[in-house]
Amino acid sequence: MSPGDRGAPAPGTASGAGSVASVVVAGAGAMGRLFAARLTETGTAVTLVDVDADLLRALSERGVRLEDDAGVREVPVPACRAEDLSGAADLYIIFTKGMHTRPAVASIARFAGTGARVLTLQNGLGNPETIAEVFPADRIVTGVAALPADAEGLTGVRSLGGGHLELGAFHAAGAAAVDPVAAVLASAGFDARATSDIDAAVWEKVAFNTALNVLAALTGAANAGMDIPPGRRLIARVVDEVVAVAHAHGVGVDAARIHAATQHALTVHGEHRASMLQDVAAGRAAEVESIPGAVIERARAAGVPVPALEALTDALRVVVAGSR
Ligand SMILES: NC(=O)C1=CN([C@@H]2O[C@H](COP(=O)(O)OP(=O)(O)OC[C@H]3O[C@@H](n4cnc5c(N)ncnc54)[C@H](OP(=O)(O)O)[C@@H]3O)[C@@H](O)[C@H]2O)C=CC1
Ligand SMILES: CC(C)(CO)C(=O)C(=O)O
Repeated sequence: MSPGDRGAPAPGTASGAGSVASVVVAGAGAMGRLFAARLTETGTAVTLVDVDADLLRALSERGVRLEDDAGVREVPVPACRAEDLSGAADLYIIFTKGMHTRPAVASIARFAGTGARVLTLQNGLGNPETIAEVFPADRIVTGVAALPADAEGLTGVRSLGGGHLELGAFHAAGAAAVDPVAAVLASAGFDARATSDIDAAVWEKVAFNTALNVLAALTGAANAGMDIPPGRRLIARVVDEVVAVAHAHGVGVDAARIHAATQHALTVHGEHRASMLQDVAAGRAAEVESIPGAVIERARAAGVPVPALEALTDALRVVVAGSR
């Protein structure tokens, strides 16, 4: 599907341009806390939304405890349930896990007609399509976050080692929505870049996550623990399989760049535990079907064999079924 063919743009409303002064972040986990705290620190009006009453109470009392390369601080951020939001924001950022995208978007559906933009930097495939079931396609900005965030206790997040964000329009008519979103993220200290080939960026990240997160979740290893010959062999094999699937779907991913990114994560983000590992270890639902499962589905549709990925994903499904 080409970007010109993705759902309906908003009929006769403004272009989506215009600066971003207010943000709602849906999903107050590791990434939601990081983005909400950084945006708040630099003067954007942010509200965190979640479904967990204890978490919302703790965030309202203590704010977010942010640890990044600049140090540790407490950042006060208003937090509430979606039904208690009053007034529309300029931007909604969806930072739930992929299996919670649909209910999270449904909970803010009453803002779909306000001209607000929606950003997803979630891992996996299918999140912008789910958002487009509710919000106009030309208001959706999609992309990837190549940086680590680990939840610490109830209100904390640790993100060390930096990284970058790549953003692009989900719909060809939505290009004007991208720059204001990139600008507000850049003002909060994120290395946010707009890219013209967002499909390649998303698939490169999916290849990266499929290879790293599945092995991490299966083995319990932090990134550095996988940096041994059998770990590197399995990761490289899965990356090559996902690259073949992307190419079969006409997406021009760069295999060498993905191999370099996985090796960079194993070394520079060595102490990070992939988000899928954090979920499986805590007995929470993991993004099995929206990351490796989604790639397998597209591999089958294109007739591309992905034997290593299928075997690892089935092993992971067994682990997940046993841990819940
Ligand atoms: N952590 C990382 O390093 C990175 C993560 N990502 C991606 O970013 C996304 C978010 O990841 P992460 O922050 O780690 O996830 P977390 O699980 O830490 O946070 C997600 C939060 O969303 C909450 N939630 C669930 N359903 C809803 C809902 N309907 N409305 C509002 N909130 C809801 C969850 O509550 P509950 O726990 O009760 O379900 C949880 O508090 C994922 O797609 C992930 O793959 C991308 C790059 C790096
Ligand atoms: C942090 C990163 C980039 C993997 O190292 C990630 O995407 C994840 O943990 O899900």
